[in-house]
Amino acid sequence: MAKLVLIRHGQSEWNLKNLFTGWVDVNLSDQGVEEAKNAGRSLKAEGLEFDYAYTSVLKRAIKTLHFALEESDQLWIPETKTWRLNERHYGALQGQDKAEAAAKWGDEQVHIWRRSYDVLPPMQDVNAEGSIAGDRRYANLDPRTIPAGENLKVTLERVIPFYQDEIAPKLKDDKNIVIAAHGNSLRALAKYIEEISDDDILNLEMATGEPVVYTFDKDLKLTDKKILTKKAL
Ligand SMILES: O=C(O)[C@H](O)COP(=O)(O)O
Repeated sequence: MAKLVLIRHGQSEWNLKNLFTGWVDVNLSDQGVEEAKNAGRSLKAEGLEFDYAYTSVLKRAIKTLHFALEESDQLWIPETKTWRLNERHYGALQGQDKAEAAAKWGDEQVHIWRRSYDVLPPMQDVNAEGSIAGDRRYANLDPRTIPAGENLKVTLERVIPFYQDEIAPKLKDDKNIVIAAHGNSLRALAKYIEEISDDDILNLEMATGEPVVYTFDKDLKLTDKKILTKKAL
C-alpha cells in the first residue's frame, strides 16, 4: 500500500504579511520553520518512511521539505526539484496586500481570483518588478511555458502531467513519496487524486505545515486520506 504525503510549506514571510506571493521566492517565517519541523515530527510519529521526495524550486517549499525530513531522520532520500510544483503564478497580484486588494476590487472579485477554478488573475507584465524574466532557475524552460498569471485549471495542467509521468509510476511500484509544495499546486494535485469537481474545489483549503497522507492500493486506487493536524502533536 503506497503512501503519498503532501505538505504545504510552513507559514512564509509573505503569508504573515498577507501578500499575494505566487512565484516570488520568499522565505519561511519563524513560525513557518516551526510548522515544518512539527510536520516532520508528526511524520516520524506516524512511522512514515519515504523512498523519494519532490518539491518546487521555491525556498519556502524546499526548506519545509528539508526541515521535515531532518526531523524524521530522512534527509538522505533522493530529492527532485521542479518548477511544475511551484505555487500558482498570481500574475499582477503578486506583491499586493490581499486586504487592500479586497478593498480596491471588492471581496467577491478577490475571492474569485483566489479560489475559482478557471478565472485568471490579471496578467503580470514581463518587465514588472518581481517578474521572473532572466531568473537562471527558469533559463531552460521554453519561454512560452513560463506563465504570467495562472488559475487553478492552468496550474493543474502543468502539475498533473508531472504527477502522471514521475510520481504515479513510483506509487504503483509501492514506493512512498513525500511532496512539499504550495497551497494551490497541492490543491491541483488533491483535486486530481480525490476526483473533486470544479465547483467543490473552491472549498478545499490546505493548511500550512499539515501533512496530508494518501494511501493507494496496487492499482493506484485511493483507499485512505488522513490529515496529520497540528493540534495532534
Ligand atoms: O501565493 C500566495 O499568495 C499563497 O501562497 C496562496 O494564496 P491563496 O491563499 O490566495 O491561495
